[in-house]
Amino acid sequence: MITVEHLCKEFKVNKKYEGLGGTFKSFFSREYTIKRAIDDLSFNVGRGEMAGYIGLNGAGKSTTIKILSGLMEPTQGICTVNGMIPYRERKRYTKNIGVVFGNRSQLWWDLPVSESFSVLQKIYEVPKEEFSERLDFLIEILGIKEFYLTPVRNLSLGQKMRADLAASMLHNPAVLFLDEPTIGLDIIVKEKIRQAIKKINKETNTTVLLTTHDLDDIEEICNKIIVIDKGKKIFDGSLDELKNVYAITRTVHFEFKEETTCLIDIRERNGILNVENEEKNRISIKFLKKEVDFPELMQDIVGKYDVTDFIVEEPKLEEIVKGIYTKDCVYERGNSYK
Ligand SMILES: Nc1ncnc2c1ncn2[C@@H]1O[C@H](COP(=O)(O)OP(=O)(O)OP(=O)(O)O)[C@@H](O)[C@H]1O
Repeated sequence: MITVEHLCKEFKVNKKYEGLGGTFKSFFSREYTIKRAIDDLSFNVGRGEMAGYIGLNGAGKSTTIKILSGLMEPTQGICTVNGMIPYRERKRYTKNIGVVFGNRSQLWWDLPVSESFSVLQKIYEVPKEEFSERLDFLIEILGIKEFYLTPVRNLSLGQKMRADLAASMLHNPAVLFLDEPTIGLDIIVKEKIRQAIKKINKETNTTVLLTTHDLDDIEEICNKIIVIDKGKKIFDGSLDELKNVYAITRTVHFEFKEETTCLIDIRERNGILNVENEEKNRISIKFLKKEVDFPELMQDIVGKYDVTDFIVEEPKLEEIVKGIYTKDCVYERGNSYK
C-alpha cells in the first residue's frame, strides 16, 4: 500500500554567519549549505497495517509525511501510495488519503464543525448517502455529538483533534497519515483517539502511518514500527521483533519471607547488572538476558531463600527506543552494554 524506495530529500539552507554583521551578511548572501533531511530511505507498509514511524526531533518524520501526502517532492527516490505517486497526481491522490497534523487544523475556524464537514463533503465529492453513513460512524466512535454544532474556534484541543480526525476520514480514504495526533492531549482524550484509530482500522481496513513522540501510542495502536535517525532507517519490524532484538535486559523483583540483604553470590555472577534492596525483604535483580540462564537463576534463588512472591519486568518501549538512539543496547551487535 505504501512503498518507499531510496527516498532522499535535501533542503538548501542559507549559510549562517556569526554576530550582528554576520546576520546581516547571511540575509543578503546567496551562499547556502545542503541539509539532507531524508537519506536513502526505503520501507513498505501493507494494506490495513498500522505502522508507527518514530525518530528524535529533526530525524525526518514530518518531511517523509509531507512527501507521502503529496505536499513535497523528494530530491531522489520514489514512493507510491495506493498505486499512485503522491506528488505527481495530487488532485486524484488526495481523495485516497487522509492527513492529520497534530499542530495544525484543517477545519474552518469560524464555522461550526457540522459546516466544516459539509464543505469537505463537497471538496471530496462524497455522495450524500455515503457521507451521512460515514458521518454517523465517525460521530459515534469519536464522540463528536456534544460539540457538532459548536464553532471550531470554541473547541478544546481534544475536541478539535477529534473533529480533525473525523474530517480526515469523511471520504473513507484507504490511507491515513497521522503526524502527532495526540500531542498536547490529556490522558483520557489520548485514549479516546487511540481507540477510535483502532476501530477505524478494524472496520474499514484503513492503512495507518503514525508519527508520534508518545510511545504509548505506538504500543497501543501499531503492529509495525519503523525507527529513523538522522534521515536513515535504523529499525523496521514488528513490536515483538523490536523487543526481542533490543530489550536485552530483564528485571525480577523478589519478595522474601525474611530480611535478605545481600545475595552476594548472585551479585558476582556474569551478566548481573544490578542487585538492589528495595526494602528489607524486597530485592530486585537486573540482568542481561543473553548471559544469564533465567530458569537456573530462579531455581537457585528459590532453592536458597524463602521467596514469597516475584514479578518479572521487561524494559518499557520508551527505554528500549532510548537505548537504540543512544546505542546503549546494541549488545548483540558487537558493542557492550553501558
Ligand atoms: N523547509 C526546510 N528547510 C530547511 N530544512 C528543513 C526544512 N524542513 C525540514 N528541515 C530540516 O530537515 C530535518 C528533518 O526535519 P523534520 O521536520 O522532517 O523532522 P521531524 O522528525 O519531523 O522532527 P520533529 O520531531 O521535531 O517534528 C531537520 O534538520 C529540519 O531542520
